[in-house]
Amino acid sequence: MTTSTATKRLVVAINPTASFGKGREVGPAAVAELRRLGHEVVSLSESDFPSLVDAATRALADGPDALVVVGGDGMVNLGVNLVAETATPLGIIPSGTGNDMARGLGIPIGDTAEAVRVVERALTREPRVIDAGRVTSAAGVRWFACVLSAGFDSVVTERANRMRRPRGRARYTIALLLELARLRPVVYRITVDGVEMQERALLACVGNNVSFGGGMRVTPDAVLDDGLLDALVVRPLSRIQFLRIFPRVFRGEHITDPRVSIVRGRRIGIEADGMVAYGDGERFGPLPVDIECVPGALRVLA
Ligand SMILES: Nc1ncnc2c1ncn2[C@@H]1O[C@H](COP(=O)(O)OP(=O)(O)OP(=O)(O)O)[C@@H](O)[C@H]1O
Repeated sequence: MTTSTATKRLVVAINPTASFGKGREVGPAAVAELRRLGHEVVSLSESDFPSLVDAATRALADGPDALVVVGGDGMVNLGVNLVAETATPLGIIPSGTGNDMARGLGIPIGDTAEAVRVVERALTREPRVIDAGRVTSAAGVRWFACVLSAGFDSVVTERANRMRRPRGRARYTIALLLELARLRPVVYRITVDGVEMQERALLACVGNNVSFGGGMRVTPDAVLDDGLLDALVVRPLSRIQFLRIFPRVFRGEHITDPRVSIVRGRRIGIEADGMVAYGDGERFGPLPVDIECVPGALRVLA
């Protein structure tokens, strides 16, 4: 079959469970719209994440023009790990709870047709090139594009993932309150471009993107294509102080607090006993981690 130059071969990987199943119709709608626009679409949806990774890996072996993920930042992470340092661009149709990578790239959230139009327009020109973080740990090598976190928020996520109820975002709120009762700093050893610091802290995050967790602007000055990552450290706070500073994170105003610091660098190591790292909301495994900013590792349709 001959195809016009405007026709692209696309692999669309869908998470049907994103946003607790609320975004179930987004994947099929995006695929229908991309086909209506004349593209050849291989649509992938599986019963679990590892099966989807396998299916997408096989589909990418055929050399499509782009990989498009439908879901939240966890799906972006799946895509990033498949296409980092390759010529294949990544498109994002947001349907998750956080959608922070879409937010950072200016992709519309909650409007599938508009998000498809962004992909469609981007397919007609050179993709945007951004950095990605390459993380090396005992678990192997894994990439992130948004934020890697290893602190109180990871502890909350670990707790929420162990809980069966309630469903939906309330689970995170309950996990947060339960863990807040046990809030306690740990000793971090953080090395930024060879300079080591050791301090007691509640939180350590490394941002390529501005926000994570649904608009929490943890590293508000992070730039996606500056070749650098922003490392945020939150030193000990009381529970009350923590609850006061928390809402300010949504506006990125926490960084004026003297207990909060951000250091920018190309290579960042984080060590702390008993802490687990999450990248783009996905469990990467226990610290230590060695993170390298790889400039221009990703081509994005945005
Ligand atoms: N059938 C499935 N296909 C893909 N991912 C799945 C599936 N079932 C469960 N998941 C899980 O969904 C997570 C990714 O979710 P995603 O980020 O796309 O949406 P989300 O609603 O924003 O999720 P979360 O807020 O929990 O990160 C992965 O951790 C993955 O293990």
